[in-house]
Amino acid sequence: MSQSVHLLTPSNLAVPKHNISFLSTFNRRLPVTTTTSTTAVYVFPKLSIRAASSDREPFVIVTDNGTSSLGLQPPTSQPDHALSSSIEVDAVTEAELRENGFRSTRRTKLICTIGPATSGFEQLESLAVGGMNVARINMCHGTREWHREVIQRVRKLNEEKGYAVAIMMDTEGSEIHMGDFGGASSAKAEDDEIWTFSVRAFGSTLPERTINVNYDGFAEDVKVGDELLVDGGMVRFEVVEKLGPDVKCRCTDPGLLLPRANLTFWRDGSLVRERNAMLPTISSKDWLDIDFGIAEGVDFIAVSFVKSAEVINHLKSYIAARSRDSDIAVIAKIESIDSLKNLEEIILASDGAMVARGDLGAQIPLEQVPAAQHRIVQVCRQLNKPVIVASQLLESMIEYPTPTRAEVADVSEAVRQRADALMLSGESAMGQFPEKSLAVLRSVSLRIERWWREEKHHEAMELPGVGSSFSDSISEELCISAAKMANNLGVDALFVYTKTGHMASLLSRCRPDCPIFAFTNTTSVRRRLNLQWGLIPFRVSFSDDMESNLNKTFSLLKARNLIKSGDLVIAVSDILQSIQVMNVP
Ligand SMILES: Nc1ncnc2c1ncn2[C@@H]1O[C@H](COP(=O)(O)OP(=O)(O)OP(=O)(O)O)[C@@H](O)[C@H]1O
Ligand SMILES: CC(=O)C(=O)O
Ligand SMILES: [K+]
Ligand SMILES: [Mg+2]
Repeated sequence: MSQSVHLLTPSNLAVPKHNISFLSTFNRRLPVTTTTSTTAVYVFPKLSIRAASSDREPFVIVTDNGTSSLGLQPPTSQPDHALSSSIEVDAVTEAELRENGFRSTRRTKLICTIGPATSGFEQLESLAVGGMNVARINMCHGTREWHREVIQRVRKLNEEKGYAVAIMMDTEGSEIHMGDFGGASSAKAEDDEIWTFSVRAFGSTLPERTINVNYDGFAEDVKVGDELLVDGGMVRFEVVEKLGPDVKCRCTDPGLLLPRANLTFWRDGSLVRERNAMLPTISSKDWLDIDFGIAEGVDFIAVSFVKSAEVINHLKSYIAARSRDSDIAVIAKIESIDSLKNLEEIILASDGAMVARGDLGAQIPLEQVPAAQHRIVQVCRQLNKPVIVASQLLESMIEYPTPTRAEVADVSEAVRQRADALMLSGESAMGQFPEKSLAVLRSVSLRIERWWREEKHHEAMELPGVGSSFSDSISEELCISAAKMANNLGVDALFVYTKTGHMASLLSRCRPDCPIFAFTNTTSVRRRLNLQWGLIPFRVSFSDDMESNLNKTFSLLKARNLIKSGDLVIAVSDILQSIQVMNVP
């Protein structure tokens, strides 16, 4: 359906150069049908805007002072009285912007698992300064009290020092795993040693070379000759004898045993899933942890061993009913065969996904993990959900201060795939070089992102429509056009004004060359945007009047030396569905 659109040209049609490409983002210049002294009427062939919103006038305005906009005029424009005069941005990003300018800010987000090596206030601060966007607490380990203290320290850092570190709580799940070692932080299994895996309840002291298993059916389900894999094969055993609740195993691949490491058993080359396949994704202990997470106001809950979309939907409605403003995002951890089978429906139901390569590599052959990673990253991108690549990115840095070349190549590949975020596990939780590990992720990300831009590897990826309403589809088209324009015009930054964060995620999905300044009016949305590629989240209050929002933002950012006169900016918003191109006055 064609649509008449007014192109207002106050003096004449001498349109600045960037507006030509603005028009061509819709593949053609719009043909003039009639003109008056101040108004040209164009036929707009692609979007039937009027059909979407009968009470709003569609318009394209091109003025000769260098600004242009496309969109729907708001029914009424509201006065500016509600605006407060402050703007909040994470102190580390602010320093980075000032020092390096827009272009060289990091686009890939970084997550650190917090453990004994990093739970202190000063250690947490070092990670924040080093670029940690999200702190992850893993409910497999430690007590709720311990995790509460970590959360409180992070919140305190945010409040007192101006960081915006978000918190992700990762559930334990009810897969089979080993117990603790009664105080010891690890144990070494050597070749040919016989170890006992037992479902017996021991007191606080375990007999030598004995490991507790959390799953009661373990001793019944395994058979002599089965292969037992710790952490997906980091250490291997062969089952040699069953004695009631005790299973004797011979170590065939030596290595370090870590508390609560995951256990899988294999028979004739395939993973055995006996009754343990019926274990619930969210155990009763997990529900208590989730209540704790809701009470503590975590920003993300990552669900381990998701098998289907159902559990995600269930958790989301639970959160919606319990949490005050129900703004906890649910991340599906893809780490099982079932989660790969039901990948699309799981990701569609979730607010994001994690490629949890540790356990995934224990369930599918290792050589299949890279292809699975590639597919998960791609599906997330297509469905507009943030994706995290996790586990063993810099595993050797648990012990050594420099990564292997292979690890650097692995990190580079995840950045090149344009994943939203990279995650440290043991490297930051219990390793000897948490800050150095983070610094490696940071410098490799920056370098690969720059290489990508310099080589002009513009996106070839097809981005299918994800909107569920016509208005959503307009937002999507606007973001795709704005990102394309930003690349073609080489603008300094994209600005997006978004209440829910949705419009910012649509822009991030396009992976534009320039950074995206995302302005939102709530602190929790701002923290959540921390997980998404290329977004620099700001909290600022804004009104329905885009003109005044822009002026306000420009002056606040200029006052803090974050932008300067002449910078070229493209702004989009979900308040007034529009694209505006302008130089900072
Ligand atoms: N809160 C904690 N307290 C003690 N040790 C921890 C804690 N968090 C993590 N760790 C240590 O760091 C290691 C790596 O952490 P990570 O979060 O990857 O756990 P994981 O056991 O591999 O489980 P998952 O599959 O959930 O990631 C753990 O094996 C454990 O030794
Ligand atoms: C992160 C995680 O749970 C895994 O890799 O298994
Ligand atoms: K976990
Ligand atoms: Mg796991």
